Amino acid sequence: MAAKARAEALLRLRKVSRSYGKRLALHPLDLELRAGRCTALFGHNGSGKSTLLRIASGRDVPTGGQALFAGRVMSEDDPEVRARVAVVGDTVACYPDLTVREHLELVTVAHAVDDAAGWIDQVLADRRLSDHARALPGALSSGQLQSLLLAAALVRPRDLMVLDEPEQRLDPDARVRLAELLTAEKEGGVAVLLATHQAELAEAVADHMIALEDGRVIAEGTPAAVLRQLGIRA
Ligand SMILES: Nc1ncnc2c1ncn2[C@@H]1O[C@H](COP(=O)(O)OP(=O)(O)OP(=O)(O)O)[C@@H](O)[C@H]1O
Repeated sequence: MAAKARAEALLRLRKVSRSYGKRLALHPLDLELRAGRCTALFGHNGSGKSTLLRIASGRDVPTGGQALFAGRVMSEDDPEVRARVAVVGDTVACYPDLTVREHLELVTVAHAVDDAAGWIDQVLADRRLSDHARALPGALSSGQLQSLLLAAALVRPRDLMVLDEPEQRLDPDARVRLAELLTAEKEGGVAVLLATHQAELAEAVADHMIALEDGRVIAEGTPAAVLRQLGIRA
């Protein structure tokens, strides 16, 4: 990747805010995210993490400020946004009559991935899903479903990965592999934005951390500095 492309912010949120009716769920906030960098959002339930992630992935429009992706106003209607932004949501949405492998095939067809079969095999193996490739979603554990969500983001092209509490439902071993995966994504030049409740995950992968409370930024900086400020680390 050209040095210039790395230097420019892929995602730029300028004074972005979100109200629901009269209630301001997200106060004006600035955020820039570059290729190969990770920002982690941290905060209690209802602090505004998912609201911010929806805006940062183009799935919602801010009621104030502007969200730009590659210099353009972000919208999920923009084919470039859909082609370059992979989202791992916090709810599991599956087709009950498609197998694990068929879900991944569907994603690769939608994103016109060439020679997808080998790549799907690799992602299934990495996410410990090979033995469940022919299983229907109803036969998977909650952790395996979460792994399928991750796998669906990994079989498609992406420059920005947005993840909402991806550690949910994963066992400790899978959480370690999640941290390794996100580190590898960064090394591959992907910009990563994640909401997490797990301080260890943020420490392992994030370059920058934003702590939210009631929709406001209460701390921002390196994970070490933010976690110290929050009293979570000495
Ligand atoms: N569609 C909506 N309509 C009204 N209020 C909403 C809506 N979506 C979110 N909110 C409110 O916005 C605030 C922030 O919610 P958000 O889902 O962003 O929190 P969160 O930090 O992701 O929480 P969690 O850790 O529980 O996922 C909450 O008070 C929530 O009730």
